[in-house]
Amino acid sequence: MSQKLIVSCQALEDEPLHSSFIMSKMALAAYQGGASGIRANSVKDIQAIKKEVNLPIIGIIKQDYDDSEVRITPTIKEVQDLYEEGVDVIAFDATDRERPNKQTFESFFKEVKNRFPNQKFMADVSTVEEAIQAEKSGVDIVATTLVGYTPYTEGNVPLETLEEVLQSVKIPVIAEGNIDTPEKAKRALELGATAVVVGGAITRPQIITKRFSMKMEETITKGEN
Ligand SMILES: CC(=O)N[C@H](C=O)[C@@H](O)[C@H](O)[C@H](O)COP(=O)(O)O
Repeated sequence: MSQKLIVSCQALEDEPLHSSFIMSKMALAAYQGGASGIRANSVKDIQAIKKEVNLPIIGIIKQDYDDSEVRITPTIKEVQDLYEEGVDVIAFDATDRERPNKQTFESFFKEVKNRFPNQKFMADVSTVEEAIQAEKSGVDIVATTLVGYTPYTEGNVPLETLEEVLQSVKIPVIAEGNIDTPEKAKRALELGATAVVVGGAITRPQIITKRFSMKMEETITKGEN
């Protein structure tokens, strides 16, 4: 079993596997394959997963607000819901973007830390600067989850940002986001990541299927079939 592999079991409403039951079975499959932690979205999914496996959980709540692009645990309300459910780590977007109600990350996290002083928190960032800011604010873990997902990091390579983050902060760093092969996961550990979160490459069959079909399409269009 890998002490360092965390599997993200998530399927949003518009995805074929959207179901807390299916996510709980994904978590069981991840456990059987050697995962040592689960990342999950929503209280319902977390409750179902807890019934199926006894692994540490990183919890998030994805919630859309009209006035912000931030959607991973954007406000204190989602933090409160996760806290009441009980998870080992609560993760949230810690990018430099404005949160709902025009809140900055700094003021959000100050409020969160005051309200839940004993909870562990993980900051999902997209740049080195955001990682440094998150560490200064007092988060416990930083993760490269949002590299490439903010307008100012489009096209950036997650493992490159990971390397820079590792050189810039002292708190544990988790590699997350587009780690889609075992080789990349291994590389992240070699660079010094504390753990690796893998999502789509394990738990989103529509993405796995697409990778096969696109690769095969290359041959077909070249007329090599
Ligand atoms: C950007 C965003 O919303 N990321 C989400 C964060 O929880 C999930 O949809 C990802 O699946 C997760 O981060 C793991 O990444 P990947 O699926 O690439 O291995």
